[in-house]
Amino acid sequence: MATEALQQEATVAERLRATRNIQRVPTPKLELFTLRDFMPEDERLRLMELIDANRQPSTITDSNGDDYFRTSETCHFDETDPVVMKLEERLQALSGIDPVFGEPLQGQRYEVGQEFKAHTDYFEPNGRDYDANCQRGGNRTWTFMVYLNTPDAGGATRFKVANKMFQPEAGRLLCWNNRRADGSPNAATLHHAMKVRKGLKYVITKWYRELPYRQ
Ligand SMILES: O=C(O)CCC(=O)C(=O)O
Ligand SMILES: [Fe+2]
Repeated sequence: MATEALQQEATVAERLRATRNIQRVPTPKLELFTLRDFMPEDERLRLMELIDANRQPSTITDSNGDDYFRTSETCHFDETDPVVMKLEERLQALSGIDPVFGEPLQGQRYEVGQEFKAHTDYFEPNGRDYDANCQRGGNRTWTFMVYLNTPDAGGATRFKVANKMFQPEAGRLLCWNNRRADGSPNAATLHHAMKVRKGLKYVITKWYRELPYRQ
């Protein structure tokens, strides 16, 4: 495992711990942080417009045969859009992670009844697509996500192992380290984007890799 990547992670957690108003979820099982008011309303509204205009059914790696495992829609943002570039800058200022490690920013949209069942963001070492996925920059390291709106009901993000549930709240960021201190995948990052019950739910997701990401 790349030493570079482990250093990257140690620095990220240190930097997050030193961030004003950030909260770390008090569990020894994983590094999970939350920060309110990460993005202003005008930027969130613009991103939701972009998602509405350019979305397609979400996909999953290593399909388990359950066609209802992830029922949301995904938007692959245009990286040259000013609001997307602004968000990338905000994320870099927070995490300190060099953007070369980042996958392109995505938006996710959930209608009533849509969800992403319990999963981990890292690629399963025994998974069928593991080699192909890792060829693009190794496994995933950190996840950053932001709720762009507050759905009328439902849509919580539930970390079952850590026994922590987040109700979506416009502008709130969640971020976590997908790996343990030794660099191995941390199964305690298991999380479930629960069904929206009323209204719509919009989030952005940003994943980082061990090595520079190649499209
Ligand atoms: O929408 C959420 O609450 C979580 C999304 C998620 O876990 C993902 O896209 O990997
Ligand atoms: Fe996820």
